[in-house]
This record gives sequence, structure tokens and C-alpha cells, in this order.
Amino acid sequence: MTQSGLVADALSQRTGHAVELVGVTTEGDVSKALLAQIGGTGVFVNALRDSLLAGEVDFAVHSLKDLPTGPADGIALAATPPRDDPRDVLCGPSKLADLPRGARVGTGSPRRIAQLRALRPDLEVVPIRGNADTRLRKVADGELDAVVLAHAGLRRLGRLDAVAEIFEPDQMLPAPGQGALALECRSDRPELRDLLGTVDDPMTRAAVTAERTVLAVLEGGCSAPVGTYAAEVEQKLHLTATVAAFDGSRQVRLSASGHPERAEEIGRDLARRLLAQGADQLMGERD
Ligand SMILES: NCc1[nH]cc(CCC(=O)O)c1CC(=O)O
Repeated sequence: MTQSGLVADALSQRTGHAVELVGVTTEGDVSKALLAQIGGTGVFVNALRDSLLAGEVDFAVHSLKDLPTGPADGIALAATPPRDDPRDVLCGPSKLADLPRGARVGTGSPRRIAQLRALRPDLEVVPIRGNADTRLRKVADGELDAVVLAHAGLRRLGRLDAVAEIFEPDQMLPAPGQGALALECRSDRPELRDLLGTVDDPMTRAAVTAERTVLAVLEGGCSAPVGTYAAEVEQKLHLTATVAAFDGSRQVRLSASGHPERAEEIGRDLARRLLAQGADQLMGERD
């Protein structure tokens, strides 16, 4: 609701149209199952798309990283607004290096677990679910020593005060699409698509296209230990991607760059190079 409100304000400003927020509860909001088990199949997305197709709402705002990589029938990606900070953060009493040996760190994301274990093999990683406030409360209550969350989500909720450390992409590569939003509408509404397109940012779209193509070629969802980060460097799109063993013992990490218009090709080539270096074997391993 918070991020949709921000998008509604930006759209009203650009187009002069009033935007009404309609709350839709998704399976991802209510299910207690770990995202590593139910994620990647659109649990935060499907109910919103059903609402679009039923004509109950005109457009939907998603966190782009929650979108499955495959296309959806009758649905168009009308805009990717300028991306927020894509990095992951540690919330707790200290930076990662200063946490005591064996500290309990909450995250259910195989990508974050694998990269955390590579940085600090001694930590006890504890799977958690729930929204950001629920997770932060577990630290405040002393149930956990720290949690890993996305900077973008915390910023939108006004909870950056909880951040102890921002992970640079060379320590922890974010999820494909992290920090970016996706505006979807029905593909049979070209005028609406144009209106929504007023908040589109082409460089964000190029970056998330490259990142999500890596994930698609690796056939991973949000449960895959795949980290990516693409950004503009000297007018080129620079992409880095990693596949990490779940126990943190090994990582394949590669980079590529090219013209932003070739984002998909850059992502596809990088994914193939990762596979050639054993990425598929790393992805198949659990514990
Ligand atoms: N899968 C949960 C999810 N989906 C989007 C965000 C917020 C960050 C974003 O918009 O990319 C989060 C929470 C998190 O990862 O901490």
C-alpha cells in the first residue's frame, strides 16, 4: 500500500488524473509457508493480476522482484519507474563483522543465506517470514540478533533507522529486480499503457530486463540462490551475476556489459557463461 501510494502520487502529478488505491490481499501476504517453498510462482502477484483481468482495477503496482520471469497472458508491463536502492541491508545492533560468533541472523532467502554464509560461515541463519515490521520486531525482542532486508522496502516504510550496514554488491548481490517497481495493466488498453508510461524509466527497464533474463535462463525463481546487479556505467549497461552454493562454500560470479538496448542478450549470454562454469550444479544443492 505504501509503495502504491507513492506511485499514485507520481502518476497524478504527471498526468493530472486522480488515482484511487484499492487494497488486494495476495497469497504471499497471508501464507505462513516459507517463500523458498512457495516463492517464484507469483504468490504476491496472482491475485492482483486476477483483479486486472476481471476489470476490478485499472492497473497494479508490484515489487518487480516478486514477478515470475515468464510472460502473463493479457497483461502488459506498462512501466518500470526509476529504481530505488537495490542493495540488501543488515538490521541489528552492529555491522556484520562485529556480530558475535554464532549470532542468529534471520532470512529465508536462499540467495541471502548462501551469500551470508560465504561472508560469515559461523553465523546461525534462521528462516523467517512476515512483513518488515514483524521481522524487525524479532530483533527488538531479542529472538534474533539481526535480519537481512531490502533497503528499498525499508525506505518506503520509513524504517531506515533500523539499518546497521548496507551490503555493497561485491559482498551480497541483490535479487533480480530488487528495488524496482512494476506497473501492470491489461494489454488491450493502449491508452492506459501510454498514461502509465509517463513514469517509466528506460534505464531501470534495461537493468531489470538483463537481471531477470539471467534468472529466466537459469530457470530460477525467488527461491534460487541467484544474485544480480545491473546498472549504467559510462553509457553502457554493466551486469554482474552470481550463483552461490547454499552452504556458502563456492560461488560462480561473472560480469558483462553492452548497449542497454541489448539488455536481454547481455543477460542471456551471462547466464550461459554461468551455466558453463557449473551454476546448474550449485543451484541443485541444498544444505
Ligand atoms: N519478497 C519480499 C519482498 N518483495 C519486495 C520487497 C521489498 C524490496 C523491493 O521492492 O525490491 C520484499 C522484502 C525484502 O526483500 O526485504
